[in-house]
This record gives sequence, structure tokens and C-alpha cells, in this order.
Amino acid sequence: MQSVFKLTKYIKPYLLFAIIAPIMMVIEVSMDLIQPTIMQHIIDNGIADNDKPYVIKMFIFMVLCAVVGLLGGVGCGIYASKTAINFATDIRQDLYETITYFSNSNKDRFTLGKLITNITSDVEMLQRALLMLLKVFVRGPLTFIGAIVIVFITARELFPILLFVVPILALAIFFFTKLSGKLFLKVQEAVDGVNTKVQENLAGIRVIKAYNRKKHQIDQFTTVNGTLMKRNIHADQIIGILMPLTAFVVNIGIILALWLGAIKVENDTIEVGMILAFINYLMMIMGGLMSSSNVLMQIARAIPSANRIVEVLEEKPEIHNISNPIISSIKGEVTFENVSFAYNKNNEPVLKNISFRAKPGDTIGIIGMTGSGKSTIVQLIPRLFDADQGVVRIDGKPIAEYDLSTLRKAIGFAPQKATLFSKTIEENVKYGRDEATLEELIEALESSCALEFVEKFDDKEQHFITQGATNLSGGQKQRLAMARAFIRKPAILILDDTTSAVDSISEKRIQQAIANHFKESTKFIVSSKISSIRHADTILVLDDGCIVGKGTHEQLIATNEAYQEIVSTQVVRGGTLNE
Ligand SMILES: Nc1ncnc2c1ncn2[C@@H]1O[C@H](COP(=O)(O)OP(=O)(O)OP(=O)(O)O)[C@@H](O)[C@H]1O
Repeated sequence: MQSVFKLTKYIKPYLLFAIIAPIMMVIEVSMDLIQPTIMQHIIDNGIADNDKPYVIKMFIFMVLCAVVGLLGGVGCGIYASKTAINFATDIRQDLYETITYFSNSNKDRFTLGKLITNITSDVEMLQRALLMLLKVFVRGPLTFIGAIVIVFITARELFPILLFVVPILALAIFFFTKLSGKLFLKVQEAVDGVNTKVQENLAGIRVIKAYNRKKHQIDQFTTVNGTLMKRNIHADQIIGILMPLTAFVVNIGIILALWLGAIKVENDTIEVGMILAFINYLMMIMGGLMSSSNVLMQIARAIPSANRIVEVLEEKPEIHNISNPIISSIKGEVTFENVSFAYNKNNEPVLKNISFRAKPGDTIGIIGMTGSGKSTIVQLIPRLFDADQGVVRIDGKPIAEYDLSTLRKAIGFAPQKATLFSKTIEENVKYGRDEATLEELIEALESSCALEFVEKFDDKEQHFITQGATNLSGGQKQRLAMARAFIRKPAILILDDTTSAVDSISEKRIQQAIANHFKESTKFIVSSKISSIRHADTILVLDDGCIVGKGTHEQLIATNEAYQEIVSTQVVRGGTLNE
């Protein structure tokens, strides 16, 4: 429930709408409540006394009340929708922004499916709850209390029936409302499961096809979908008992009213119109309670959603700015001093005591076996993760002292997995620097050897990249990802295994372009191929998170066993040193 209160701040900007809506509803309900009493007067005074002018007068009054009620209802609907839709839109926006600022470790705590459910159906659930709250919540209790009060004033002879009916109805509604919160939390968790499966299957569609695992994936989806179905049916069936149960109790109330009413009419204690009005008010009481319970149930369903939303909104990005961070420009000297790092703090570190220094303009090659920690080293430079021990310095200052956006602006990072967006080639490359000119775009494409294939498209750099860049080859994706890093003209350029799918001739041309255009940048080239790093000023040889060799190609080939082994395996396997 605390989460719900935390989210009320999103209503504040629309508070006026949120106040007008229930006021309009009060008008509608008041008009509804008057109707049975007018009817009672028409029957008992007008029709019984054959007083036609009185009947017509009361009839006009009844129509007027209905029109005013209608206006109130329409107005309430308009303002309630405005409040609920704006409220939900703002929460959705904040969720998206929060997730965008998540550090990698924050992301690891939530599944993608859960985050998608959060932004879509959890927010939708809150929107519906608020809409119902504003539209119906005032109506429910007001109708309920109003009808009881009017019965007490105008039909006191039949009032004892309410003492029997109302507590049973209230108890049933309380019980079912409580239960529905628990049931719908389970439903929402099952929705997470479905979203996660869909997202995973769509992202891995090619692997699924290549391994002929379509049936396996469909079976897995059937399982999560089945769980969702079962939980939905279970929740709906249980909640579905409430309506017939209340109708049953009300029907008993009506029978009692007719029985007691008949005795009292016979005794001349009451008139027939009072019985009809009482039955009407009894229906209103049931309607009021039912609509209150619907709102309460919607709120009960929304509470788990609110908890899940607040959990994401309150997740603090683990990597953030210190107060008064450094915003001065970066030259590009990078120093690692005894850096150790573990993804899982309970496990052995994946980087152990790493130390090296790169001067501005240097090229640092990082080579080693799969899983030796190469990508992890370079990910510490833009602070995708923070070191657990030791310090990473840039221009002599600890990296954590830099303003994050100043730091990241100085870095051109092409990650191992070339991620492109469903936009044009131009938009994807300029993602590196929005204000880049067409000449700079062409230059970046040329340096990464992407221009040659881009020019073959009819629409050249306006060619649209599909979601997941499925309309490009692996090498083409890598070249565009490099172009995106190049266009930044960064002080620090990081290429994490970005030429693994690039042919050796193109790779040589890319190396040449980097040497020509990025003389002043500090360059980090991660690769498992000797050919990619052999011209580096310093090569770091990594083994199981430790630096086991440091030097130029010539120094290492002469003295370092691990490096010699890598070289020999690449030559023996038919690899090339690409002189
Ligand atoms: N996000 C992560 N969470 C947990 N462990 C991780 C994560 N990323 C990498 N690791 C682990 O850290 C170790 C080093 O991984 P890293 O990606 O740095 O190796 P690498 O040398 O770049 O490997 P490759 O040549 O295959 O790209 C591996 O054991 C890997 O399983």
C-alpha cells in the first residue's frame, strides 16, 4: 500500500481534474438517488389520489434530474480519463527513463520480461484502477450510504431488512477483495513469464531455426501460457462467485421486503409505493457495494503492480556522479592500478590485480583466451562497471571523479556485440555524434570499411536497418558499430573484438585508417587474433583475469610463453600474422 502512496505524486499535476471528476459524480449520484423517492411520490400521492397535474409536475422534475445526472456522469468520465491517462503516461515515461539510466548490475537484477510487463501492463493496471477510483468510487459509497439514509428517513418500517442484508454483503465483498489482490499478483507474475519467453524466442529466432528447436520453444511457450491461463481462470472463477452471491443475498432481501411490506400494507402502516421505492434502494445498495468492491478489487490488483513499479523506480543506478564531478575535457591517459573486479561479489574475481598505463595516442592491444577478462577490462573505462579494488585513472584522476557524461563523451566504444537500432544507417552512425556532418559520416563509414557496402544500397546511408539488424551480415554490423565509435572522434577509442567477422584485407584497411585518423586518441583493441593487435604500442596478454605478458609484439614473441603459444596456434591453424 505504501507504494500506492508513493505514486500519488504523479496525480498532483492533474489534481484539479482529479477533484472535478468526483464532484461531477456526486451530482450524478444525487440525481439517481432522488429518482425512487420521486417515483414513490408519483405512486402514493399522484396516482393514488388521481392528481394528474401533480404527476406531470413530478414527471418533468424526474426528467430534469435525469438530464443533470447525465451531464454529471459525462463530465466525470471526461475528467477521470484525463487524470488517469496523464498519470499513467508520466509513470511510463519515468520508468523508461529510470531503466535507461540503469547500470549493468541494476539490469541484471530484473528480467527483460519483467521490465516490459512493468512499462506495459503494470502501468495499464494502475491507469484502470485510478480511472475506476475517480469514476466509480465516489458513486459506490455515495449510492450505498445515500440509499441507506433515505430508506431510514422515508421507509423506516422496512429498514430492519437492511440490518440483515448489508452486513452479509459487506463481509463477502471484504473477503473477496482481499483474496483478489493475492490472486492477481500471481497472474501478473505469469504475465512476466510469458513476456520473457516471447522476448527470448524472438531475439533468438535464428538459433531456434538453425537448431530446429521450434517445437521445443513452442512447448516452453505453451507451458508459460498455460500457467497464465490457469492463474487467470482461477482468479476469475473465484472473483466470479461474488456477483451471484450478492445477487442471492439481495433477492432474499427483496423477498423479505415483499413479505414484510405485504403485512404492513395490510395493516395500513405503509403504502405500496414505499415497497417499490425500498426495492429500488435495495438494488442501489447492492449496486453501490458492487461498484465499490469492483474498485477495491481493481485497487487490490493494482497494488502488486504499484509495488513492482516502485521497485524499479526506486532502483538507484549503481554507477552515478559524485557531487561536483570533473567536467574538464579528457586528454586520454588511462592508468589501471592494481584493479580487481568480480561480477558476482561472492565469486572469484574475473580481473585480478591489473596494472598498466596508456599515454594519449597509444594503442593498447588486449589478447587472451576466451573468458580471460579482455572485455571486462575495457568495460571499466566508460564505467559500465566499477572496479572492486584498485583504481582506474584518466589523466591522473580517479575515473569516479569524472562527470559520467563528460567521461562517456570522451569515449568511442564499439562493444563485442554490434548492437544497432531500427533506424537508418545514417541515424545509427550519427548516434555516436548527432551533430556530425555528412562529410564526417562518410569519413567514419570509409574508415570502418562500411562505405563500400553502404554505397551499394539504392538509398545508401538512408537504408533502413531492421530490428536486430537482421538485414545486415555480421561483418557489416561490426563495421557500422565501428563507424559509430569513429564519428565521435573520441579521446579514447575502444574496439572490443570488432573485426572478428571482418575479412583480413578490410581489417588491414581499418587498422590503417585508425592509425591515420586517430593519432591522438588512446586506442584499446581487444581481439583474440594476433593480426588485430600486433602493431599495438603495448600488448597485454591476459590469462584467467591476470596480465601474464606486457610489451610489444617483438618483445613478447621473444620472451613471453603465453604469447608465443597464441602466435604458434594461430600460425599452425592456418591463421595469418598479416605483416
Ligand atoms: N555480465 C556478466 N555477469 C557475470 N559474469 C560475467 C559477465 N560478463 C562476463 N562474465 C564472466 O567474466 C569472465 C570474463 O569475461 P570477459 O567477457 O571479460 O572475457 P573475454 O576475455 O572478453 O572473453 P571473449 O574472448 O570470449 O569475449 C568470464 O568468465 C565471464 O563468464
